[in-house]
This record gives sequence, structure tokens and C-alpha cells, in this order.
Amino acid sequence: MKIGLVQMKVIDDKGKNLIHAENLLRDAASKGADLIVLPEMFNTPYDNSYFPEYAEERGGETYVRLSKMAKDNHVYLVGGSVPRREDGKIYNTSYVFDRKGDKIYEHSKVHLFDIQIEGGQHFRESDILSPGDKFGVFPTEFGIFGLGICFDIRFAAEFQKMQQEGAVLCIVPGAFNMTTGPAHWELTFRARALDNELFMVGVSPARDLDFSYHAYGHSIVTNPWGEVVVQLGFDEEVKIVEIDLDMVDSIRRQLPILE
Ligand SMILES: NC(=O)CCC(=O)C(=O)O
Repeated sequence: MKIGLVQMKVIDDKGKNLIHAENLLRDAASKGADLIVLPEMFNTPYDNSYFPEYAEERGGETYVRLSKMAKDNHVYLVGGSVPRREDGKIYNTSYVFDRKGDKIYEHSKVHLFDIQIEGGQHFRESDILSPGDKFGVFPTEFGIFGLGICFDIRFAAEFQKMQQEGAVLCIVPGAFNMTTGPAHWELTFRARALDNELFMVGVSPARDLDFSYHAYGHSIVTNPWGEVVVQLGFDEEVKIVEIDLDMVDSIRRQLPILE
């Protein structure tokens, strides 16, 4: 199975972000990607002040364009995440589409990113966003996959539940920062992969010093042995990664900690 990691630069223009995502996605699909993953908040700068203006209801322009991208390119698409408006609240939501462009799953970030690191990153998503209330998994032609968004990855029990529901791979669109990124990004992806003996896929926006929040980048794939299969740098890049999902059964047989 080939995964396309789209570590894109996000700017303060939704229309241009959508066109840019379409172009990068077409590039990944032309290189054989079966599943393409966009970053957290790929259609808006990652900053509370932008979320209300950029938020759309489910079925809005971004949703329709994502569905079309999946269908036109005949790929599974995890559409990063976007600010989603419902009943006067805003959620950080990721939509998943199959090769026909049908939505097969969605996840709204459960654990909102509220941190205050002394001398480092401060952020309070909960000033603007409301939390989702559940985690789950979805079937694909390759097996069962799980989904979380960024800060969700720090909650190990949620990923254990997805593994117990059959996940062989979990996807996490994310935007760590320059304080916690170097310290914890790779570590959490390797840890969740090793704990649960599955593949983890993380896709970040590229770093852009013109905005208030400096994403760490470093989109990553880790395997059931806890190794890094691939990790990008700070800059915009589309990377195709081939993985062998049989490794999940093989590692679980050799190291039967889940039984
Ligand atoms: N967007 C996020 O949830 C950021 C999470 C993060 O940086 C972390 O350290 O966790």
C-alpha cells in the first residue's frame, strides 16, 4: 500500500489553500498513492483568530472539493482537518473519503490543544473550539484504520481502543510546534506504533514563519516495531511511502503482547 503525505504550506486564503491541496494531491496520486493525507487545519492558518471565519458546515465548499479530489484521483483521502460549524459551535474535524468520493468516516478532535509551556508554546483551542466526543475506526480495502487529530495522540488509551477495534494503521493529521515538536512528535508516533503494534501516519503543515504558530512539520510514518519509516523536514513536500501491512500480523505473532 502506498501512502501520500502532503506536507503543504497553508496561507491566509481558503480558496488558494484548496487549489494548492488539489494540485499536491494530484501529484501524489500520479505517483501511485492509494491513501493521501492532508495536514491538520489545511484550509486555514492554525490560529484561533481565523477559525470562525474559515469554519464551514459539513457539506460545505471544502467538503465538496475534498470529495471530488478523492473521486477524480481514485484515492482514499484523509482530508487533514478543517474548522467545522454546527449548532453555533466550531469543531476541529477530519473527513475521510473513499475512492468514489463517498465520505466513509469523520472524527472531531476530542482532546483540545490547551497548553502553557513555560518559556515556550502557549495555545488554548478551547477558547474557540468545542471537543468531539468519541474515537472510532473505519474499514478500507487494506484493513481497518483509526483516526485522531494532533493532541489526541498524547492519549494512549484512545489508540489502544482503536487497536482493540481492529486498527492496523492510525492516521493523525497534526500541527505540533517548535517547543513540543522536537521533544515529542517522533516519540509519540513511535510509542503509539510500538504500544499497539500497528502503523502510525502523521501529516503536518509545512513550517511558515510568517504566521503566529510555527508548525514543526516532520510528517512521519512509524511501523509496528516502533521504527521511523520516513520523516520529512520543515519544508513543503509531497512524499510517497510504501508500507507492507502484513508486518502488523508478523510483529503481533512474534511479540504477542496484545493477546
Ligand atoms: N495542534 C495540536 O493539537 C498541537 C499539539 C501539540 O503541539 C502537542 O504538543 O501535543
